[in-house]
Amino acid sequence: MVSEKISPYISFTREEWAKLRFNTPMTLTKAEIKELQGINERLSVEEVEKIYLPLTRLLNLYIDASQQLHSVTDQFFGQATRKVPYIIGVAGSVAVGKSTTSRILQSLLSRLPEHPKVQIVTTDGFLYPNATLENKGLMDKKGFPESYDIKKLIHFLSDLKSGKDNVRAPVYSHFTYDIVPGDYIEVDGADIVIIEGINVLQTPVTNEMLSRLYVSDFFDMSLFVDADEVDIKRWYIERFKILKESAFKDPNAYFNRYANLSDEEAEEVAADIWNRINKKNLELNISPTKYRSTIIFKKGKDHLTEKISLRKV
Ligand SMILES: Nc1ncnc2c1ncn2[C@@H]1O[C@H](COP(=O)(O)OP(=O)(O)O)[C@@H](O)[C@H]1O
Ligand SMILES: CC(C)(COP(=O)(O)O)[C@@H](O)C(=O)NCCC(=O)O
Repeated sequence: MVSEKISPYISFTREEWAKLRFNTPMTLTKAEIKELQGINERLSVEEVEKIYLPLTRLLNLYIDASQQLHSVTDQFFGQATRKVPYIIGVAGSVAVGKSTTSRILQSLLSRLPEHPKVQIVTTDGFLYPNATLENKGLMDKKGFPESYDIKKLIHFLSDLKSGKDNVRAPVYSHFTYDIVPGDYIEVDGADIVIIEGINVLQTPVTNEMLSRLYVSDFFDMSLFVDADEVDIKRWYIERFKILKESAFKDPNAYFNRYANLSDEEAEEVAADIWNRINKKNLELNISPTKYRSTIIFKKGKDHLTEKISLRKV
C-alpha cells in the first residue's frame, strides 16, 4: 500500500489556483488597476488576477457562510441578529509583504457587490512604547511576543467581536519608531476588519486568565504570507535603502542618522538589524505559527505567489 503524507492542507500551484477564479464578475478596470498600483507600484496585475481574485471569491463565500451561521445562532438564542465584523488575520515575517497583501485585499473586498466597509488594523499599535521597552530592556526585542501589550489587543478584538461601535486601537509610527501618544484608529460599522501583524497567530506566553484566549480565537479566517528567509532579508534591505532616500532624510525621523550612509553602508546596517532582531523573531516566534493559519501563500524571490495551501479541516 502506498503511504500518503497526512496534511490538513490542500495545496495548489499558481496556475491551478488561478483557475479557481471561475467567472466571478471581478475583472479589473483600468482605473482599478491604477488604484491597486498606488498601493505598490511594483505589484504585478497578473498577480492580482491570478492570486487575489480567486482569494476574494473564496472569502466572499466564507463571509456569506459565517453570516448564515451567526444568524442561526442568534435565532437559537431568540435574539435579533447582531452586526459583527468578519475578522481576517494576516500574519508573516517583518517585510514579507503583509501590509501590501492587506491593502490589496481591502481594495478588492470593498468592491464586492454588497460594498462592504473594510478596515485594516496593524498590531504594531499594541507594541509597548519605547520608554517601556527601554525600561524592560526590550529595545532589541521589538516585535517579539513580550514587546506587545497582548491583553490590550485581546480586549480590542473582544470589543470588536461583541459588536461594539467606535472601538479604538493605538497607533505606531515607523517614522518616529514609537507609539504615537494619544493617537488612535477607530473601527466603526466595519463589515470586515483585517488584523495585520507578525504576532497574530501566536499563543499566550503567561498563565494569566486572559491569556488563555488566543488573538486568533477572534479570527474568522487567517492568511500567512510566507517566503524563504534569504528573499525576505533582501526585501527588508531593499526597503531600508528606499527609506534612506526618502523618509529617513527628514531630521525628525528616528532613522535620520542613517540618511547619509552610502548604499553599501546602509546594506550593512539593515542586514545587522535583520540578523539581530527580525530573523531571530521569524525563526523563534513567527514561522512556528504558520500551520495555524487557514491559508498559506508561499511567495518566490520576485514576490509572485508560487504555492497556495488551503486548510481543508
Ligand atoms: N506583491 C508585491 N509585489 C512587489 N513588491 C512587494 C509585494 N509585496 C511586498 N512588496 C515589497 O516588499 C517590501 C515589504 O513589503 P511590506 O508590505 O511593507 O511588508 P510587511 O508589511 O510584511 O513588513 C516592500 O518594499 C514592498 O514594496
Ligand atoms: C515594529 C515591527 C516589529 C513591526 O513589524 P510589521 O508588523 O510592520 O511587519 C518591525 O517593523 C520592527 O520595528 N522590528 C524591529 C527591528 C527593525 O527596526 O526592523
